[in-house]
Amino acid sequence: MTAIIKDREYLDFLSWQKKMGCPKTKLTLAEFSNTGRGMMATKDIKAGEVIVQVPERTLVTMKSLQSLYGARIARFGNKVNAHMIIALHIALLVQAPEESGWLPYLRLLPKKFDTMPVRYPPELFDLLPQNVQAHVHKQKAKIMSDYKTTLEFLRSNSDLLTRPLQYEEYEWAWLVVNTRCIYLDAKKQVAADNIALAPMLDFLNHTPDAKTEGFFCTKTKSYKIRTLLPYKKGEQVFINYGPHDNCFILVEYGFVTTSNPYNYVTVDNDFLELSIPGETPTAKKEKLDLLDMAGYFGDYVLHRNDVSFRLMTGMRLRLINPFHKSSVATQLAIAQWHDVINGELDQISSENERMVPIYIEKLCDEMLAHAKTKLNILVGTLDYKQ
Ligand SMILES: C[S@@+](CC[C@H](N)C(=O)[O-])C[C@H]1O[C@@H](n2cnc3c(N)ncnc32)[C@H](O)[C@@H]1O
Repeated sequence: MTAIIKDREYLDFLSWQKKMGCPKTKLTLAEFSNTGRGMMATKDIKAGEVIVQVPERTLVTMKSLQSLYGARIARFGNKVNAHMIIALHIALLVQAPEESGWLPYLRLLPKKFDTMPVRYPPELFDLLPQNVQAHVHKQKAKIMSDYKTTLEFLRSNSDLLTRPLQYEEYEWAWLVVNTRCIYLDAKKQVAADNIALAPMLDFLNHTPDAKTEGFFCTKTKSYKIRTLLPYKKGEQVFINYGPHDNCFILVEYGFVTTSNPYNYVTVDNDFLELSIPGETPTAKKEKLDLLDMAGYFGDYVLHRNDVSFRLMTGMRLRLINPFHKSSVATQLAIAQWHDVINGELDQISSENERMVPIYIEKLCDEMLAHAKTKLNILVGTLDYKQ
């Protein structure tokens, strides 16, 4: 079920947009059962049509904020980047929204970011895969470090503040930028001066299937998005945030998509914990050292239809059993393992090659069992909370 959103706040936003020179679109805000709030086509849209046009004056970029902060940033020694300045700007607008001139837009921003793992309570965070936890730790450290630099910036610019800037306020604004900014030049996926908050465009949700083109039109002085796919009236219109796997999308945007061709699963910990009959702890350690020395330790992934060469390489070595480094048979097998890596041999032995998919399947079974246990804990926690 899709529910069109036509409340006072959205109507005010549309009037604000009209005043700012945004042309009418074939899109309207709606609540979708599968993705939450997004944009719905109000009429059929043809492939090649421009779906959104955001005038330069409503783009929030380093350039648009230059007159407000440029001299202050230079005095501060250019230690702040575009993400930090746009986040600070949004946080400052929210401190005095009535006077900001941006109230209709600010009122439509998410009130909270509970689906972002950085905001998860510990019991939920603990259930995330380890590589995701590591990514979240990095993000948390980045927000904290940006907050500290911003406070330092504000110490010599306290006239900007209505009241002291709390961490929670800054984190919210930082996440607004992280989840809603676009790259003006999609080929240059680095923040620098390239990121922008683009009201209206930022109501579009992501699907990996969407095909769009974004470009700045010098004639109309606006940023435009053209769809290369057609949409029928009533359908949700999407853009594509980039070729990201689900772990990345979860940490950076707070959701996952079920059919994501870019998805892959990192199995490093499961590979390390995999028990192989007959493999002694010493043999295992020597194999891991060998993998490290050959540059093949970690970063083992499973793609939808493919096992990474690194994982195959790790598994081939783990499956050399028995493994006594001083024995001639083991030394020969290690030499053959190197030859397989270099492409000089197809396999160490037919038996070793036969066992590789069997143990990869075992690894998958163990991961699945592990995931089911975590899911049961999660369901149990939810039942307990209800
Ligand atoms: C640029 S905003 C898109 C508009 C947003 N849904 C809103 O209501 O303002 C990006 C955020 O939308 C949500 N989102 C985007 N694509 C999604 C999808 N396919 N499924 C679920 N949520 C999605 C995520 O919360 C993400 O952080």
